[in-house]
Amino acid sequence: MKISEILKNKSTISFEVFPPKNKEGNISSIYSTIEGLAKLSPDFISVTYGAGGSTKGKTVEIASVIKHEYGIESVAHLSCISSTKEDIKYECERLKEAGIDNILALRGDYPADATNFDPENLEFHYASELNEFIGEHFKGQFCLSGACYPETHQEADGFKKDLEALKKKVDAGAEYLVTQIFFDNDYYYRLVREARKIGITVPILAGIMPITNAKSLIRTTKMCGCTIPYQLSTMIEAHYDNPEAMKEIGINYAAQQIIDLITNGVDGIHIYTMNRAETAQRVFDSIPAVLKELN
Ligand SMILES: NC(=O)C1=CN([C@@H]2O[C@H](COP(=O)(O)OP(=O)(O)OC[C@H]3O[C@@H](n4cnc5c(N)ncnc54)[C@H](O)[C@@H]3O)[C@@H](O)[C@H]2O)C=CC1
Ligand SMILES: Nc1nc(=O)c2c([nH]1)NC[C@@H]1CN(c3ccc(C(=O)N[C@@H](CCC(=O)O)C(=O)O)cc3)CN21
Repeated sequence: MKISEILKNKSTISFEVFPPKNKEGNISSIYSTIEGLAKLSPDFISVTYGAGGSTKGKTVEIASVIKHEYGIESVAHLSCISSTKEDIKYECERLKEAGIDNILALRGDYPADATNFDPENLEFHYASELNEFIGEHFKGQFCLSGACYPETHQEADGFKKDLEALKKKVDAGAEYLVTQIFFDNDYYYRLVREARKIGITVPILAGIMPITNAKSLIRTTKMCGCTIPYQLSTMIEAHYDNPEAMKEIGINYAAQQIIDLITNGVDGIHIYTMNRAETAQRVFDSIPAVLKELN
């Protein structure tokens, strides 16, 4: 089922997982993650794209397991920055064969290992081009979605330019959007407000990451280009050496963000789980009645 159909009737709760990273390309650890997440009855689970290395190709397999073995709708991420048009055609054919209806169409990060990467000769430059290409070659077969940036994408020339690029992405076929990680809900409200003003009408799901340790938080915020509010940073500094306290802070902070977002009529909550089902479970256990009000 297309996520756009689900979003016509309700606000969604969804999770994101990634293909487990190991040299053997063994995905068995994902089963316990999915089992834990399934208990929380999400509307869908998305699976990130392994552009290279041992996780390449695992996205389709995991999205297929989520859909066919667990009966939960799934979304496959697809990034295009290192791909040729033939690669994308092949990936889409595989997704179709596996019965996957939903694609999060991304440009993707520049590869860390640039050996086979020639920035002068790319077949895709932006996610909007990927949407156009899939729309042209697989017309109506997938529900496409895209990423958006409450704090502005790092490479963009300001918030306004980034928003104009977002409009292009939606006009090229993205039927809903998922935000980059943010820790200050005001950035999300600004994005929604300004997007609506320029005619972006599609649902905008809020991407929330419950932090679990300080070191990975710092790496992740660098990668994602999001800021850490003063109040959160003081809590992290004070409890840096206490892993259990860090987890409690992360879980409570995410729960507070979600309560505020639901209070203000959010279109959906998308949790970046980092494959930690227990963390998502703890967030949900702390606000069951509020979560029921999302609809
Ligand atoms: N859930 C996920 O996996 C998420 C991944 N990301 C990552 O964020 C990065 C960017 O990906 P996308 O958002 O898909 O890229 P994008 O192609 O939409 O945007 C990339 C940059 O190009 C600009 N831009 C976009 N379209 C343009 C156009 N038509 N003309 C001129 N400028 C344009 C944007 O302002 C932005 O600075 C990737 O690294 C992606 O993997 C971001 C959020 C969520
Ligand atoms: N630029 C960008 N690229 C992405 O791949 C991406 C985003 N942004 N934003 C949304 C999600 C979040 N993603 C992430 C976030 C963190 C890590 C990561 O590996 N972080 C830590 C460890 C996290 C942990 O296990 O707690 C690290 O060590 O860097 C990976 C993908 C993938 N997505």
